[in-house]
Amino acid sequence: MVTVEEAKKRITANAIALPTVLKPVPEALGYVLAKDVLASLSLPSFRQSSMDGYAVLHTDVSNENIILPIVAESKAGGTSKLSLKPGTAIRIFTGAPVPAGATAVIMQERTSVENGNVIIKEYPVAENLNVRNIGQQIREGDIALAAGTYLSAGAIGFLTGLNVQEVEVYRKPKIGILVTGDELVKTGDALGDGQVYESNSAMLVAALTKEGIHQVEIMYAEDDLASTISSLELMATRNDVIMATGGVSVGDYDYVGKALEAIGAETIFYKIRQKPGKPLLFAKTQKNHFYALPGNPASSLVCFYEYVLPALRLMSGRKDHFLPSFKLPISHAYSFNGERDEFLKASVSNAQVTSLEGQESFALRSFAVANALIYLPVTQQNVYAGDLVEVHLLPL
Ligand SMILES: Nc1nc2c(c(=O)[nH]1)N[C@H]1C(S)=C(S)[C@@H](COP(=O)(O)OP(=O)(O)OC[C@H]3O[C@@H](n4cnc5c(N)ncnc54)[C@H](O)[C@@H]3O)O[C@H]1N2
Ligand code: MOO
Repeated sequence: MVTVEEAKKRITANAIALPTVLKPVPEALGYVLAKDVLASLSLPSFRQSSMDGYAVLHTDVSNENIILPIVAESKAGGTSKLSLKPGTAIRIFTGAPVPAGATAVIMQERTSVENGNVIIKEYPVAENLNVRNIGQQIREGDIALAAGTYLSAGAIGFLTGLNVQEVEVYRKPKIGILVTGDELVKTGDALGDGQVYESNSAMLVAALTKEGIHQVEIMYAEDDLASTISSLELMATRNDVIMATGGVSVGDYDYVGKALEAIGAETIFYKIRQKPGKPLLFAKTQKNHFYALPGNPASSLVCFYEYVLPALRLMSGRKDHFLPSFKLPISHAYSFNGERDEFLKASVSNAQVTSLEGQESFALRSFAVANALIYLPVTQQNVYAGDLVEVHLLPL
């Protein structure tokens, strides 16, 4: 049995980034850059107006209510060849090229127009007012995004604006899910005596989908050693990571640990001093990582979020691999006994956190509406309303 801290250390030490692949930028959301991307152009690439208004020479506005004749127009997509003569104004729109010779744009609301002249109500006018300069955002040749950057929607937009069409990113892991448990029935089938609907695979696939991991294979093993071994072996040939659910405890029909031993996997840890999710087993061979998740659905999902997801993120090149964590005041008193740290399904709102009804490891009802986990180490077994507790935000 290891501590939560030790288990996390061993996860971090063992998960390394997978090889890289090339991805078209529109498909690269959620991937991590494996190489710096350099800007092949400056942004903006020409001087742009940031307002609808009038381009002027700022020194022409030497007083309140200066009047200038409007001599031309510059619109977005129009030519950048216009030039402004001192003592005149050019009508201009947001995103349009600022004519050569113009040093400021006066926003329309600070002007009025009479007989083809603009009356400027802004004074004084600073040089470059409402002008976006060439390279103000990024200059040609600079690093646009550094290796290690997680590609968010903002990053996809930024790269596309720089005409980057393909990026080198870390590949995401291929996952096999091995479902064990002879009591399990597929949804839609009738429930027999002592049977339950199999829900862990759907839950784990959903959590993987949320992470942008789509190469997932599901297999079902009977509760016997031979079937568990052959399923694990087969899945290991086609996947990077195998998650088993169920059969990891000490019961007579719990074969996952024995099967992993039989295929020669090295155990990195078995059992964590925590509730729920104590019997998590992490093992590896040269090619594969194996996570034997406890069958209890809430235990399985806590282990996924706290240990497996961070490992998958590290394999995908992410550095911010653990769930975002911060301290918040708890809205109520809570206490527990025993020697295991606790993870509580919880709800964060209005800058405080509340643990939800139904914390048992078989119960997903609380998880279904949780947006966070509270982590209470055994050193914090009695908390009172207002005490700060560690909160891990779930990816929703
Ligand atoms: N003598 C002991 N018994 C148990 C211990 C222990 O230390 N000593 N640990 C308990 C803890 S803690 C947990 S957690 C569970 C883990 O058990 P297993 O991983 O072997 O899981 P199963 O026994 O196969 O199943 C547990 C429970 O979850 C249901 N289940 C399993 N798979 C699914 C699925 N895919 N979809 C929905 N529900 C599933 C299963 O029917 C059981 O009710 O062991 C304790 N026992
Ligand atoms: O770890 Mo078990 O999940 O405590 O029920």
